[in-house]
Amino acid sequence: MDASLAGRRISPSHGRGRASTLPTLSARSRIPSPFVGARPQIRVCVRKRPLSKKELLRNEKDIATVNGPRTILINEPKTKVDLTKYVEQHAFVFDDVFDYEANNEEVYKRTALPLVEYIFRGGKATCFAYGQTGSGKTYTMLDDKQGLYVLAARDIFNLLQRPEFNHLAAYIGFYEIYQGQLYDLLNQRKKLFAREDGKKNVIIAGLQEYSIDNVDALMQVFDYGNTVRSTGTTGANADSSRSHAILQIVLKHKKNRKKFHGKLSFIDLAGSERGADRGDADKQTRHALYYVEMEGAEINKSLLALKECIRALDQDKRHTPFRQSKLTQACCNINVLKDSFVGNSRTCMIATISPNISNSEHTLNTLRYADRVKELKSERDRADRVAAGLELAANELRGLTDEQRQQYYSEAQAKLEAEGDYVNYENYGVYDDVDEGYDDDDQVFGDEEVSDFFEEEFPSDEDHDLFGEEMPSDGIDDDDFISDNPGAISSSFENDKDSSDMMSTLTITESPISGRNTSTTIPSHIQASSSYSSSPDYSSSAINTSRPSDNSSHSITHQEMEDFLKRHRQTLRDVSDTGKQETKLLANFTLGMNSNSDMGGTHEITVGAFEQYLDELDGLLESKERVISELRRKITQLWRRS
Ligand SMILES: Nc1ncnc2c1ncn2[C@@H]1O[C@H](COP(=O)(O)OP(=O)(O)OP(=O)(O)O)[C@@H](O)[C@H]1O
Repeated sequence: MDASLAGRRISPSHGRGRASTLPTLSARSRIPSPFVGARPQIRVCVRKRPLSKKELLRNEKDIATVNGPRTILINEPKTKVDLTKYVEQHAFVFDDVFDYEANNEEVYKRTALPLVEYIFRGGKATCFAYGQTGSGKTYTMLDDKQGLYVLAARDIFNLLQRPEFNHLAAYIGFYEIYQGQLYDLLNQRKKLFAREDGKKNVIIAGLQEYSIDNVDALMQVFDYGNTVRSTGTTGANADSSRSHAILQIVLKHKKNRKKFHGKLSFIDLAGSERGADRGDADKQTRHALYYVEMEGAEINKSLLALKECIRALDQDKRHTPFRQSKLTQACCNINVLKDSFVGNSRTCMIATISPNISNSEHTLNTLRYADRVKELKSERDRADRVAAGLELAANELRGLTDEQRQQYYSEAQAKLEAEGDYVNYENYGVYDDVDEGYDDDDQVFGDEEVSDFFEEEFPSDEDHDLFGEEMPSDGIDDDDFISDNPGAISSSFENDKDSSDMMSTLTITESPISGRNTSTTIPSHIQASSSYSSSPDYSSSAINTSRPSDNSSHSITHQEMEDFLKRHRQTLRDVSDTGKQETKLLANFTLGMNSNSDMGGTHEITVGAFEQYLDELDGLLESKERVISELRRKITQLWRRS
């Protein structure tokens, strides 16, 4: 990108408003697959998060300006040798740039949605987030309410209900790569190994996969996995991911589970800067430092290898360097993600950035990394530069008089000519219209064979109803969860797998009213030992919840059951949130205590901190007790009603 184009007056950007610009899926010629054109295999997007409360309190400046749908400018504060301060502006162009106001739904439409379409056509796809700790990777990918995986799963489950996909089922696996080893997050962190099958598909041997057909069940499984994921506290993020987590949704034939149809993997990478800047919390003990250093080195190695893989993929190299690290070469020289990076696979990278001034260095590193991943052949590179020039110019030209425009145009041309990179803006019609970043020749899936279902059955995007009439208005609202239909919950037990871990499983059957069909099999160990159900024993509570001998529960209305289930879900969330805070509190105090003793601090300091810890813990336990008591009170009321 020609930085010279960037140093001009910049119009503020107010979100993207992309939803209404997406063409309808109903017409084959306009399906909005961004994975089109000359280089459809990989897309690199950037997402800027808002300033956090802490950053705002510190009066930190936002140094990242989104300038149009594809360009981001970073205003890096610098100091000259004579101590004068100045700002150096860096401009980057990507396939998509999302401003802080863009919500996950908008990001989803431009990143993961095309991948969902692609896997139903039999492809393999990967969506991953890369960025500094605290920049929003987990929020984007794996947030338990609106992460891209939830939005993708919502659409996948809806598509699976269509007659043309009735023969397929979705299987979920969730594992992490931690210090070079694979661990199954849905099976007590069992160590896993990767191998290749006869058809060169990568198999994660021993990975527990669960047949799931609705978002509620997926979130339950995911929450369980997340509780066992390796996280820690860094200076930048109190709930930082120490591992790369991979959630995969595999489409297989119902009648023959060995028959693979498509696969979508979501990767939440560990913070990209780990090893270089670990923040204060990590520095508190020598042990922790050593540990983090080792960990950081491993993470950086695997990120580097991942980048090389993507670049190789993008440059159509025959040989993709899969053998560099555990991320791309999990156990015994076989690549975990290989099948997402070869052949006709699709990959979308979302580089997440923090906009505050104190993170400018990390932000620039992330963007440079993303830029390198995106390194394209010269023609495309030039096209990007032209597009960037057009965007910047169009933004600048808005509101100018004709005379001022002409002046700007001449200056820009002179500058480009001087740099040997002449671009004739007039030929690109920059004055007429601002391109939203879509190629004119955006064709549905290029000239590939397209299944009929994508041709006509998708309603207009304006309705936010991409997948047809049965699509709930918001697939993750409480009201859409199947367990809101208590009349439909049965507790029949079945064996989904021959593993001993799966001896007892609970089947939740959908109510016909919900429009969802079939059944979902969630292993009982996940249900029983999830964070939700592992709350402390409150049996000493004054509330008596023992059930009266009378068993006339039929007098409880359907509405009451629904209300109770909603309340139960809310309680689970509250208890889970409190549990996370407890974990942080405990970790912080432990680290502080060790650090104090390492640094020769007095016992009084430790006691003071301990008292504060007790105080905070007491508050957390009290709030946990309160929400549980409320739920138990409700149970008692229901018993009395019956
Ligand atoms: N786009 C966004 N909008 C609002 N809040 C956000 C956004 N992105 C991130 N956040 C908030 O910023 C904080 C850090 O985000 P997150 O945990 O996703 O970072 P991360 O990149 O996954 O960090 P790590 O690598 O340490 O796990 C969280 O509190 C999250 O809710």
